[in-house]
Amino acid sequence: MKHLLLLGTGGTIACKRGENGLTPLLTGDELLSYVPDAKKFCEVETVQVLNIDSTNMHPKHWLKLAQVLEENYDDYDGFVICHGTDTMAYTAAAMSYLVQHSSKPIVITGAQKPIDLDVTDARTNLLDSLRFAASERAHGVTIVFDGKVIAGTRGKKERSKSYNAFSSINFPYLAVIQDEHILYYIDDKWQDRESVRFYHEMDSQVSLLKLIPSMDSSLLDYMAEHYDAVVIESFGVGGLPSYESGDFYSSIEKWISMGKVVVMTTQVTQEGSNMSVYEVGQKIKNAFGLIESYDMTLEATVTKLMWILGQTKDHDKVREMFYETINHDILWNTGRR
Ligand SMILES: NC(=O)C[C@H](N)C(=O)O
Repeated sequence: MKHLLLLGTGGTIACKRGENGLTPLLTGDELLSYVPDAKKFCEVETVQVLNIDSTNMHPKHWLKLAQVLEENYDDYDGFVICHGTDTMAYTAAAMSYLVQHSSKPIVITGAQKPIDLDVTDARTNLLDSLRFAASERAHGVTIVFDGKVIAGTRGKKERSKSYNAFSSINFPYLAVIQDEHILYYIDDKWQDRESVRFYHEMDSQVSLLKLIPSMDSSLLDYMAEHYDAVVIESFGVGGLPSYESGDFYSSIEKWISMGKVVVMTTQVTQEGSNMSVYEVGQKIKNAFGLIESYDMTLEATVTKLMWILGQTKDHDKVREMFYETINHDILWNTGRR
């Protein structure tokens, strides 16, 4: 029988209703008591790493989770992290970078409703996650939610209330779970022959600027004083305004001359960016050799930068690491550096 470790971090799945709304209070052991059927296929031990609403999730918590995984890695066959849904996609991406080449499954799950309600998605999600973590063909970091298995770098919370809250962006689901059956769409466990590797550094000085029409670049100048990297969420396939009041050209020049990192992405969720299409994108990208996210999610882009900048600040190395595919995070990178 598979031996699993459940890591409790809080989130709605572990919430109880109090005077000020839902608060995470249940422990991992209490969560397990709601899924007695799990005993049929796995033995589970628990560790309470945190008990927070995932709104409060921070890179220091990701490092802590990676540390707990590293300390326990040899003693278990798989891991299930119970987590709030709000920042789950960030945590799943962060864990994809902090724990690479894991032949053991590291499954992240949660729920839209607390596990102690009569009507809830929590019990199904937890049971599915344990089932997936106990399966022979599962590996690496994934999200299991509403019967879908999503690569850790491809998840996004697209619905704030419904049970089908998570989508896999620009990438197929890895598998679906229907009752006790797991149907694998991507079955690639045996392709990764490298040994598991844990990382211990992240740079949280990564910022995000979302463009709206009329915006000028003064915010970007301010951010340059305070951050090591900025992700700019532009429009469509990507570009930067060239109207007179918005001098993005000299703001980007400032970032680059300070040796800091600018990554271009798009605020359109599906299909990603391609800055070479329009003059508003191509000119500025070529002038400064800007890095571009292409088909990556914002969650993966942000956490990948935090992970890379924790290892190096060298611009060429940052670019090289950014375009390297990790846990299916980018497909558009070949020959486009
Ligand atoms: N459904 C949830 O888990 C939402 C909650 N606010 C959290 O992210 O912790």
